[in-house]
Amino acid sequence: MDAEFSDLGPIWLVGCGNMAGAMLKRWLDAGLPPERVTVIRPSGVSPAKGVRTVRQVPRGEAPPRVLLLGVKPQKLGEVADSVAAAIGGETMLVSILAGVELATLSARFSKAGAVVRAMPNTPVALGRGVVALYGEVGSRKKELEALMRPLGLVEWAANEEQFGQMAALAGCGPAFLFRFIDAVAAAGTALGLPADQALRLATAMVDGAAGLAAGSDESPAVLADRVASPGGMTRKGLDVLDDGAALRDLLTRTLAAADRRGREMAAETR
Ligand SMILES: NC(=O)C1=CN([C@@H]2O[C@H](COP(=O)(O)OP(=O)(O)OC[C@H]3O[C@@H](n4cnc5c(N)ncnc54)[C@H](OP(=O)(O)O)[C@@H]3O)[C@@H](O)[C@H]2O)C=CC1
Ligand SMILES: O=C(O)[C@@H]1CCC=N1
Repeated sequence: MDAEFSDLGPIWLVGCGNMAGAMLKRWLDAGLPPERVTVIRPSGVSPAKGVRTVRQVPRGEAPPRVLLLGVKPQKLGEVADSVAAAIGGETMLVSILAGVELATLSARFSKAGAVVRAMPNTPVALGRGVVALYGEVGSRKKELEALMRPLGLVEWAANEEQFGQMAALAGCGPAFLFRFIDAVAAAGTALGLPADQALRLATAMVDGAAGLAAGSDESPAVLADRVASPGGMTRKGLDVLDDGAALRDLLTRTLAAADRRGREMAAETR
């Protein structure tokens, strides 16, 4: 078992869909013993061998050490009472619900020893995701960080407003990048490439370029200049993206729209 998990007691996942399922996959791949995990989901479908899977929050059991709330924000009301009844002072409640504020969670789960918001993204399944954190976890900080570290880059938000901004960038971000890959592939197809080949090239190109940027001390701007030979092909393409800061403007509006929706959701669940 990896050191990260050696001190970790029972962990319950309430909801185990796209996002909590991706986190669980990585935790298991990284050495979390499946018998420590209980998954609660209405379908009762087991996400992995050895993981206890039940349809409802267990009653009359010792409270878990960590409870990950992974349902849709709209389902909070449906699960809140049974979760509140099952947790105790030893429970750290980790919510990945977008747009549900810490104060709302703390009020609903007042028995929990610690309440924290986490905003992961789906690449955590590969251990190459991002997890933003916000909350007051006191002496449980190291334990929480050890749990999140195998998922990828872990960053604390200075305040809840910033947490929402991090959610817009990194939580939603994979979807925006998938659109970008699609758009590059479609553009390649428009040039004349076969569609399947254009998608393969676009995906591999984004993967490689992201890896280069992640492993480099240079800024993305410098890396772009290294691709663009003076008087060459790339500069003509960059001129289109840079004209009127077209790409930057598009993404500024994209992230602002996502961030705005997060604040609306917070108001709706307050
Ligand atoms: N998708 C993403 O990229 C990200 C999502 N999030 C947050 O993660 C949360 C989940 O999103 P996502 O995984 O995409 O959604 P999914 O629809 O994929 O998963 C929802 C899960 O909730 C379960 N569920 C529904 N009702 C109940 C219930 N009454 N009791 C227990 N479990 C229940 C479902 O069970 P079953 O499987 O049996 O149907 C399912 O496992 C959201 O709050 C979202 O804001 C945060 C960051 C990124
Ligand atoms: O779309 C959503 O609301 C969630 C939050 C971040 C990614 N998915």
